[in-house]
Amino acid sequence: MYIVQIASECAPVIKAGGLGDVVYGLSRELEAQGHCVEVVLPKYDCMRYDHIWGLHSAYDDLLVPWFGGKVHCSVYCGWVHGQLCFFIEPHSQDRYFDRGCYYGCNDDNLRFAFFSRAAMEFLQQSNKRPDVIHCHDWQTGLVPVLLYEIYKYHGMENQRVCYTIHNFKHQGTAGTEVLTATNLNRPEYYFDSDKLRDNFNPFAINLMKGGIVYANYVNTVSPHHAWEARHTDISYGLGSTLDRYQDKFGGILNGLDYTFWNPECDRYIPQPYSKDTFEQKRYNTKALRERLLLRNETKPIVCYIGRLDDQKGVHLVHHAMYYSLHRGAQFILLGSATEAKINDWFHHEKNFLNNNPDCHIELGFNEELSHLIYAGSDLIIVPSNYEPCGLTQVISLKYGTVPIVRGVGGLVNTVFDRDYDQNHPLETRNGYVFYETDTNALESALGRAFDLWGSDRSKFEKLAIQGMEYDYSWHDPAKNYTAVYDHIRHR
Ligand SMILES: Nc1ncnc2c1ncn2[C@@H]1O[C@H](COP(=O)(O)OP(=O)(O)O[C@H]2O[C@H](CO)[C@@H](O)[C@H](O)[C@H]2O)[C@@H](O)[C@H]1O
Repeated sequence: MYIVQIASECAPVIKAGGLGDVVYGLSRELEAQGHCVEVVLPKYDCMRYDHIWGLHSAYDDLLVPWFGGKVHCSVYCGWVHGQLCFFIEPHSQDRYFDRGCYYGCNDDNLRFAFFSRAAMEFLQQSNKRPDVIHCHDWQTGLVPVLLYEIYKYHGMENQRVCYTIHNFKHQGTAGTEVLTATNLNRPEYYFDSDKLRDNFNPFAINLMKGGIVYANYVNTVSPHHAWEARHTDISYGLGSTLDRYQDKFGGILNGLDYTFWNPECDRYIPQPYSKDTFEQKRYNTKALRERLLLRNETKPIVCYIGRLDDQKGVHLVHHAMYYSLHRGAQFILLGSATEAKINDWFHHEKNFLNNNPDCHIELGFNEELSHLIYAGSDLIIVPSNYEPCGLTQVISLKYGTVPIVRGVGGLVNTVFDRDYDQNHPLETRNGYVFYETDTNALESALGRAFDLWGSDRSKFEKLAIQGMEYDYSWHDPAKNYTAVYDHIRHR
């Protein structure tokens, strides 16, 4: 099969979070299973050019219809760790992708509406006719709309779209200017509640809703979150739309790229190890302590890696830090906040705990350091308010770092409580789970982990090794996606 992914991220060249990991990992596995995959991305000024091989101009005359005129674009192509990617660079005064950031601009709606239109125009003009176009999140929600309202009539009548939602919170609500800009026009048509009209605001269109209505198949990134999206308020107003399209909606659990996330061959950690050489992990713990100037004592290291925002349960992250120190453990936090209030809060904590030899707070995005933290820590906390899938717990399992998670979304599908899980025998349980959002709930789960660590180290290590035995690679999820692609191709 020939698959084109259209996305706003692809790790490691463009990565703001888990979306980038998924686009890269899924593409590589689909290729390994014999399919042809290409990825179309914006050419941001701030992406990691050092991760692209052989970047060269591939198509120089792309004219993209925009606000009644045309924007001239160049398309570059290169290999990101073996994956063929195309990067679209517009030449216009708007400088949509020369902003020194991926997201967070006032005109993000227009930036990614432009990207969606440019990506479709690129496929059409360069005669690319994939069997399936796979697009992701609100940024590319317009892709199936453009396909079925415009490009279908210009030689793309056989293409089909799979649309994956990684986070329902950000939906891309916009005014009529997006319709005018993309030449979809006809607000009276698109502002219908069966089309793009936002379910809350009748004066706005919703790009994610457009993706759901027009795509041939829609999924979120775990079975449990697919259930939550339809039956709780976690889909931020899109529940009724998902209900309406329930026949084409499902949940496919993310995989993890084990060529990149693997303690046996991780280039960013000083000492490789596997479940059979688990004792070698402690050399990475030592290196981690040295790098972050933590005192070298026999204490468990608890870590948190991820965005610092409401989704991730920041108040519990904060509490876990002090509770761990109180219980005689060490704590490492690697995270970044986009919200000023949360950013200030953690900067304050960083200053306050600066001289504490048992705690390190690293604010910012640091891919290399994250690998060493996964490898060197004993425990990781993931106390999310909601979590469509979650990759940090899956990465930590592979690195023999025991996860303590809140039982929501994909965390439910991947972590099984050592003491209470009823569906898995003791020898296949892999972490600790709590359900409520209060600090007592977190303490009860983290406390049980500390108790086991303190009372019986060999049982604790056995639990960590049981986690390493899980296979959360892309092998099975990619098969699930190809089954979906096959299904929509033959409709
Ligand atoms: N400061 C930092 N420095 C270095 N690395 C950092 C970092 N902060 C985060 N990361 C890395 O970014 C990734 C984050 O993965 P998550 O699953 O938490 O994704 P996120 O919530 O962004 O994405 C959404 O999409 C993904 C993919 O579908 C879903 O798993 C998830 O539930 C959903 O919210 C991990 O690889 C992590 O190591």
